[in-house]
Amino acid sequence: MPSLEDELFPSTPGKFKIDRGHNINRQFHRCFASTSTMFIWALFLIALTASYLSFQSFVDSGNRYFTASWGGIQWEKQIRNSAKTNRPGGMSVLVTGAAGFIGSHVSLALKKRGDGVVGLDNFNNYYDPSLKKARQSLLHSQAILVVEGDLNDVKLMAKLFDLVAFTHVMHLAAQAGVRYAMENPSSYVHSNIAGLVTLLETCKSANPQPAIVWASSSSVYGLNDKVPFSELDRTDQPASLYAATKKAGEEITHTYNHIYGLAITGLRFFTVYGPWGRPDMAYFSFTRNILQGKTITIYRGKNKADLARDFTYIDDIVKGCLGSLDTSGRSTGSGGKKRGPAPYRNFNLGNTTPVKVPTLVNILEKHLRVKAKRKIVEMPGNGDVPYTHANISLARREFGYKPTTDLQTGLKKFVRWYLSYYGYNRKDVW
Ligand SMILES: O=C(O)[C@H]1O[C@H](OP(=O)(O)OP(=O)(O)OC[C@H]2O[C@@H](n3ccc(=O)[nH]c3=O)[C@H](O)[C@@H]2O)[C@H](O)[C@@H](O)[C@@H]1O
Repeated sequence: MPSLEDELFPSTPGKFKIDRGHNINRQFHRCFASTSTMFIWALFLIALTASYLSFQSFVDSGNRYFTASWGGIQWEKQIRNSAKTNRPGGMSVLVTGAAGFIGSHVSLALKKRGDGVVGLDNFNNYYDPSLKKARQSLLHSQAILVVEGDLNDVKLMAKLFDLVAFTHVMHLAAQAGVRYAMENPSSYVHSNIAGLVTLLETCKSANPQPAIVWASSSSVYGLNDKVPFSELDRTDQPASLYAATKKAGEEITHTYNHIYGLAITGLRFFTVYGPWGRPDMAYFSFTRNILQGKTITIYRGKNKADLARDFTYIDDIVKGCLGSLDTSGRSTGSGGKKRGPAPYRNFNLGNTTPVKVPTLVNILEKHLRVKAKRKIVEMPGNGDVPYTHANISLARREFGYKPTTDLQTGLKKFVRWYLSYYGYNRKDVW
């Protein structure tokens, strides 16, 4: 059996190896034979140590520079200003994923009604970060600061809560996308599990504790085929790792509610679409490809059944988010200790009118006035579910949630935004 040394320094066995040892021994004796050589060696070692130490301090100052990108007196002042409320009884909300699709819309709506908002976003490159930067600029123009940082940065999270006594956290940062989970599973664990726990740890220790409203997903219903989906239906058969991390999030938040008295509301969003949307989603990528004359791939389910989604317009979702924040109730703990039971809720936020994917394409064709090149393929086994449909009676009862935008109207607004954002002249299209 080879020794550890052999494994670490594999070499031809036998003669050559022994020779190497002899040579080293001989050189060693020759080198240290005289005092003057020893003196030179000592000088050499001192020089080596000194250069190592200066290299270390260079690395350290590099690290300081990295973390300092979110620190400083000026930065702290900006955070406090951004969090200031502008109405009696206003909230101070930390919005995670604020440069994202739903996060940017919710941040603007909160600010508009006089709440204080501090955004957090890691600006990852899951999709074009320039779109996230453009949303950040939009928020900035409304005096909302979006801090560039990751949920998993414990020090940053603690610092934000040191600076501001947030009354609420609107947690929308996540690794989204159902099918991408097969390509990059660890990104889902990083954001949707580890990041969520870091956030909850920070919130549980905060004094006062904020109430938390966060983005779960309609995908938690997985293989459930009882429609419309009600919050009472089973959610223990996820069809994708994405769905599994969202379901895990519901269980994890429950434990923090139970142990630490955090008020928690989970929102099961149903395929949200609209202006400033996510380029990875079907309505967005279909629009891009149709305009570029490229073929779009439309998935089809078993027995050639069309897939359908309860597509929900962003403005309706924003109303649902604000309604949830307004009715969230209070966390009861402080400094990590629970003082009494706190609310724990989960709501469907859908549109209640499922639309088949080919119908979505028909509507886009009409608004874009361009015929799509369609390729119909069997739905690959990549985490998709055939059908979603929300029962929203719980959200209606709790905070009057009532979606008002149908897919025709919502896609018209999306297309108008898309054309202007990407600089299409209407004449180029029509
Ligand atoms: O409701 C939700 O909870 C989820 O909604 C969307 O997921 P999904 O419904 O799969 O949305 P899209 O990726 O836009 O797909 C919509 C439909 O188009 C289909 N599709 C997608 C892509 C494609 O190239 N072709 C195609 O036919 C999908 O199979 C699906 O039926 C979001 O991407 C998730 O982040 C979110 O959590």
